[in-house]
Amino acid sequence: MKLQKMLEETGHSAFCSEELESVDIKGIEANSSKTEEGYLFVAITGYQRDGHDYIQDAIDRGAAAVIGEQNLADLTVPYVRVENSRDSLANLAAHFYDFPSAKHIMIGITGTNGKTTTSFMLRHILEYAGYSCALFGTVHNVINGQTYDSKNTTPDSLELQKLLAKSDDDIVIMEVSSHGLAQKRLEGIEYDIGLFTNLAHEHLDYHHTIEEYFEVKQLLFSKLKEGGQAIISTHDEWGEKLTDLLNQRKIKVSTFGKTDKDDLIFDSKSDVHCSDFQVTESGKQLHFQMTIPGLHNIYNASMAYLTGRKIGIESDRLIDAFKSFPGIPGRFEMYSHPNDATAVIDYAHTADAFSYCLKTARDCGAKRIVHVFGFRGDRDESKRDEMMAVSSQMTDCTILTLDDLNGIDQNDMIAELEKYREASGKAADLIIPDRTLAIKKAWDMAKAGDWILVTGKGSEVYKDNYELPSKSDQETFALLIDQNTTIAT
Ligand SMILES: CC(=O)N[C@H]1[C@@H](OP(=O)(O)OP(=O)(O)OC[C@H]2O[C@@H](n3ccc(=O)[nH]c3=O)[C@H](O)[C@@H]2O)O[C@H](CO)[C@@H](O)[C@@H]1O[C@H](C)C(=O)N[C@@H](C)C(=O)N[C@H](CCC(=O)O)C(=O)O
Ligand SMILES: Nc1ncnc2c1ncn2[C@@H]1O[C@H](COP(=O)(O)OP(=O)(O)OP(=O)(O)O)[C@@H](O)[C@H]1O
Repeated sequence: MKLQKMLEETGHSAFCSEELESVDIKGIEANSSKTEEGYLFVAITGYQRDGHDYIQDAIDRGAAAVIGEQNLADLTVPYVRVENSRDSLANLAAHFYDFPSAKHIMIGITGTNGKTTTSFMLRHILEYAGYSCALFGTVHNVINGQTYDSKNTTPDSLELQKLLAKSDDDIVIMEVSSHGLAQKRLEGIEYDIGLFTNLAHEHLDYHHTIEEYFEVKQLLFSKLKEGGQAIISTHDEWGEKLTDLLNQRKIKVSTFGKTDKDDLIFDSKSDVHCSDFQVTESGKQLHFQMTIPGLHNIYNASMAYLTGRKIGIESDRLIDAFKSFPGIPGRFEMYSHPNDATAVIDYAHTADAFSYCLKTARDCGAKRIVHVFGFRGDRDESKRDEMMAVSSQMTDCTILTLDDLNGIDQNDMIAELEKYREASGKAADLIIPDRTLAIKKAWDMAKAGDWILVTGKGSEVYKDNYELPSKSDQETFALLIDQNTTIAT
């Protein structure tokens, strides 16, 4: 593909020059080590490394031209200097792969919590109604029914466009992270429907203030197609604020909330502790039977339902679909404990998510709650006070343990855990640094009616090694269940 034409058609006309006229591009890369003969190499100024330092490597591997942000001369191949390499990369990739997002119904889901859950629910109910769906998110990506590992919640623009080009699916459901929006991974994509679940304290190491975080999240809605629609949960002030903003911009908004102004109204009196709930749509009461518990999952299901309705699926069919929802890996994943206790693995890693999960356990009848969690290294430290406060208030015993260290010294993290245990002042609280032993302790303590909640990792594999031969919280539970079975037989 002619580089000159690609530049002209992606708003880069100002950068065209005679020397580019003959350049034919066979592929695009932002990683020098993957660059092949005839490729365009785009140098990204990263957080760890600077792609400009790898330009010579890319040329040595056959790059036919280079794009970057620095003022560089004397390269042996044509060089185009742009304002923002990530932005240019995304737009050029969309062009190179022939704007694949335009060939699907595109649904983007943003918000602090509930993106993965809502996307899994949505995929299930849409497939039940006969649509094929691609899925992009934290757990994995699914294209044409085939599952691919996911490195980021929102893949980088190049991978995203490549995968979109592969997809023959009718609908693409995509989790849209604030990092993805801030890093321009989604440029060149337009959405038919955008969802906003909620906003809570998270990622303030990256976005600095909650207001800045909100500003980035709402960028999804500037990517709606002409006539595109927004679906917003107004259960928090940020959902209300976003609704006002989009109304001012004359974007069509449907809301899920608690008041008569909302399109789907949640009847908060309905029985939320197990899995049945009621909502009202256009004056009609609808009764849902869910397969997973929790008020947060009622919110997620309602958002997925509203989306299904916007696509034009009958209400009864959608409600029916929820009855066979198989759940989500690592999200309120429940296990039976041999002592008639219940054990749960959940991905909660914000104070807000803690409170929803712990309340669900209490509402489901937990006599005693033992909560095992840690703080992730090299991630927002400012949320730790609130996480500890919620755990202390809502549980009978908190066992502080390690989560991924991400390069942080283990002893420093243990000292941090000590600080939080002292501040909580609860005699029952413990620190057991080895995550597998912490889970085992909770397991061994459990009596009839108790609930053990292990949060933070969900279905992710451990990045560090622990005492028990296990690679994830799921495997640790499997080992403990196995150990009980072996002792019993
Ligand atoms: C902090 C952050 O967001 N980093 C993201 C960023 O990487 P980076 O800019 O740090 O990359 P870098 O390592 O400095 O490299 C810079 C450039 O040099 C190039 N390079 C490097 C080495 C070499 O030999 N040759 C070469 O060309 C690299 O290919 C790259 O283009 O751009 C990459 C490509 O898009 C992302 O994969 C990467 O996500 C990292 C892995 C990450 O962990 N990000 C997290 C914080 C994140 O994005 N999370 C959100 C979800 C958050 C949530 O809601 O929970 C997500 O969407 O996943
Ligand atoms: N609607 C919700 N409101 C508040 N908390 C929720 C909601 N849905 C899920 N949670 C909690 O947040 C955790 C993460 O949920 P989920 O994976 O669906 O969200 P996410 O937005 O994809 O998260 P991440 O961006 O961290 O991958 C769940 O395990 C649960 O504890």
